[in-house]
Amino acid sequence: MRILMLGLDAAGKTTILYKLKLNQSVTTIPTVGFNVETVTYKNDVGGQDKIRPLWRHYYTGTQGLVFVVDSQDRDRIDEARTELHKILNDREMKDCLLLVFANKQDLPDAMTPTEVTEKLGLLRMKDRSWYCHPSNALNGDGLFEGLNWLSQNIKAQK
Ligand SMILES: Nc1nc2c(ncn2[C@@H]2O[C@H](COP(=O)(O)OP(=O)(O)OP(=O)(O)O)[C@@H](O)[C@H]2O)c(=O)[nH]1
Ligand SMILES: [Mg+2]
Repeated sequence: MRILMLGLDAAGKTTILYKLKLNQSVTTIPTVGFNVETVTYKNDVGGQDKIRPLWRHYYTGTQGLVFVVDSQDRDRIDEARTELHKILNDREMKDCLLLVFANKQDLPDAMTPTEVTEKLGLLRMKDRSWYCHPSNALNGDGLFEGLNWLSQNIKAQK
């Protein structure tokens, strides 16, 4: 199964990847392009605006999109919504499932998954299976539950 993980810069993608792979917390630096060290089927793609045009090169064959949101970053949630919808509007992404991690739940005043769901416009997506799950990439809370939803539903689609 092919899963692609995207999200704005500093959302927590690299941290999630390391947590899943090594079960350890790491000090990350912004990912430029993508990390050489990839997990079997997950790519680590950077989220800075200069890199975002490269995202579409990874779309082909994607069955599940993991979109990571910094739940404390209220200033950029609109930007996150715009980028998310841009991705999903691509023809190659027509049938893929969407898992949103409302990440950084440990931070004070983080948006709840319900708030993230509303602000990303997920409720208006009628033709797509989506699921928004809270996460804390630093200690791993929520990561497996979210990915479990994804793998179960990808299997069910076949
Ligand atoms: N408090 C808190 N900090 C987090 C969490 N997840 C990631 N961070 C921190 O957020 C910062 C950015 O995380 P990265 O994993 O580098 O973000 P990224 O999405 O890979 O960013 P780019 O590579 O620039 O696209 C780092 O300082 C992480 O330690 C979380 O759940 N809680
Ligand atoms: Mg990164």
